[in-house]
Amino acid sequence: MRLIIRDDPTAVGDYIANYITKRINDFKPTEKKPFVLGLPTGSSPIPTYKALIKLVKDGKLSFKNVVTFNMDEYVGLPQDHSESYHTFMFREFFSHVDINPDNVNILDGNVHDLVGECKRYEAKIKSYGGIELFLGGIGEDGHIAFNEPGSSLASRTRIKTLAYDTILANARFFNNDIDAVPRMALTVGVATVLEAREVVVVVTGQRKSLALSKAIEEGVNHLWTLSALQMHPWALIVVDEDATAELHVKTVKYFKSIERVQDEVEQRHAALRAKGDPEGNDPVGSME
Ligand SMILES: N[C@@H]1[C@@H](O)[C@H](O)[C@@H](COP(=O)(O)O)O[C@@H]1O
Repeated sequence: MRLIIRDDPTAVGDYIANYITKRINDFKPTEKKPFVLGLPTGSSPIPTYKALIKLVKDGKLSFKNVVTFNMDEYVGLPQDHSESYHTFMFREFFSHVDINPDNVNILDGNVHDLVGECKRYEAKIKSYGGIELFLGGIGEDGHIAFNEPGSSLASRTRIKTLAYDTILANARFFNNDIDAVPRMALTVGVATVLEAREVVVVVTGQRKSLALSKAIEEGVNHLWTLSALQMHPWALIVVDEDATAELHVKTVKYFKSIERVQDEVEQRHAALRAKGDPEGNDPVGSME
């Protein structure tokens, strides 16, 4: 696992947007072989979405051959409700980039057969050969997607009852009216996230710092579902300084030193590539 620390949420968003851009461009997606990207909602990924939109407007990135799968959606909230994740994704991101709306996949929390909807979603992810890169965010209780504390680490896409902490945290989007926050959601499972070939998680703000320390400094634990990332061979967490408040100084120093070495490895591979040496084609391969 790698942990990248940047000064503030804007710098975190820029880092992740550039990272995703490089991944998509290196992949050279086509209509037949699209890049499959998992996406989150929440306030934390907004700076990333803003930076990605700018990269598209500047002609450095295209979503033409990108297929997306969102992490989660509320159950029973009309799709056109201002706080549905459908509305959020089109308002904050999809409407501003060149993605084909047919390539956007978001769970439908308003169908009669919710279990069938979850199965259909998993099958559709598989039909594309799985997710290449899953971008995620976390809740204050360490949940990834809506995998609340106690979720099975082997869970797949399913219906989930929201924890009271999450309902309280999300009430800010519903005029602070706790009763207006949906009680249930559809969410990809922990195992669905872990199956992606690469996972990138954004964690910003002091209120996430306890969850971050539980997830990376303690063992794999279903009470802090982000900790399952420790089992993933290709995971990256990008955080701001505020989110490191609960980490040991030793942890922060360790990950900062890893980042420096990472830069050196990438430079060495770039030099090899410039010389036409095929060894240079896997710039981050030796870091996990
Ligand atoms: N289901 C979503 C999560 O996927 C998201 O990571 C979390 C964090 O939101 P924020 O970034 O606004 O703190 O909110 C919700 O609970």
